[in-house]
Amino acid sequence: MILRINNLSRHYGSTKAVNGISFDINQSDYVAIVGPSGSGKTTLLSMITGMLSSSAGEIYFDTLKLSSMTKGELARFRAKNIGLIFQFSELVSHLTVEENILLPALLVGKFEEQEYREKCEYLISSLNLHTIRDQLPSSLSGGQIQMTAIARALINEPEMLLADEPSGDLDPENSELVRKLLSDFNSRGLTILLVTHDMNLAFDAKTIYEMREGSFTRVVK
Ligand SMILES: Nc1ncnc2c1ncn2[C@@H]1O[C@H](COP(=O)(O)OP(=O)(O)OP(=O)(O)O)[C@@H](O)[C@H]1O
Repeated sequence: MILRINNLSRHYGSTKAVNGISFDINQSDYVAIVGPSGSGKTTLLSMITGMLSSSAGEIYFDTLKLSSMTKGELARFRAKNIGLIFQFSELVSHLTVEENILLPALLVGKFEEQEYREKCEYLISSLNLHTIRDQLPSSLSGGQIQMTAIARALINEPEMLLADEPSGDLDPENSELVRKLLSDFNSRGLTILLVTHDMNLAFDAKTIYEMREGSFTRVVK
C-alpha cells in the first residue's frame, strides 16, 4: 500500500499547525518524523489516521482518497489495513491484557483462531508481557498499558502502522523491546510511519523528516 500526502494543511485560527506538507510512503518503508513540541507532528498523524479533518490537501491510500470515505468505510478500512498506536493509549477496562491484544481479531477475523493464538504468544513474548497477561488495565502502569496497545496494534498484521510516540511512556529496556519488534515487523514488510522524540527509535527508520512550525524542514536521514 502506498500512502500519498498532497499539500496537507491544518490551521487553528492563525496557527498553521500543519502547513502544506507533501510526501509519499511506499510499501515496506520505515519513516520517522521528529521535531520539537508544537511543531505539528501529532496534528499531521491525526489527519493521516482520519481522526482529524484537514483544512486543505489530500491523503490517498493507494487510489483511495481518505476524505471521500464515509465514517463506516474508514473504520472498516482502518481495522483491516492499519495499526494505530496513540500517545495515550486506552485499553478496554473489563478485558485482560491478553484479551485486549486479541480484541482486533474479533473485529476483523483475518486469521484462524490458532494463528491468532500463535501471533499473540509471539507478541507477548517479544514485549515481555507474560507476567501481566491475565491482569486488568486498572492494575497496570502507563508503560504496561502502552506495551499492550502496541501488541494490539500488530495482532492483525496490518499493512501499515501509524504510531504517535510509541515509546513515549516506556523505560529504556521496554523502548528497546519495542524498537526491535517494529524493526522485525518492518523487515517482514510492515510499512511504518511514526512520530517520536526517541532518537534511538527514529534512527531505525530508513527516512527521518524533521518538522518545525508545520513544515518539513530537513531530511535528517
Ligand atoms: N485542538 C487544537 N486547537 C488549537 N490549537 C491546536 C490544537 N491542536 C494542536 N494545536 C496547535 O497546533 C500546533 C501543533 O501541535 P501538535 O500537537 O501537532 O504538535 P506536536 O509536534 O505533536 O507536539 P508534541 O511533540 O508536544 O506532541 C501547536 O501550536 C498546538 O498548540
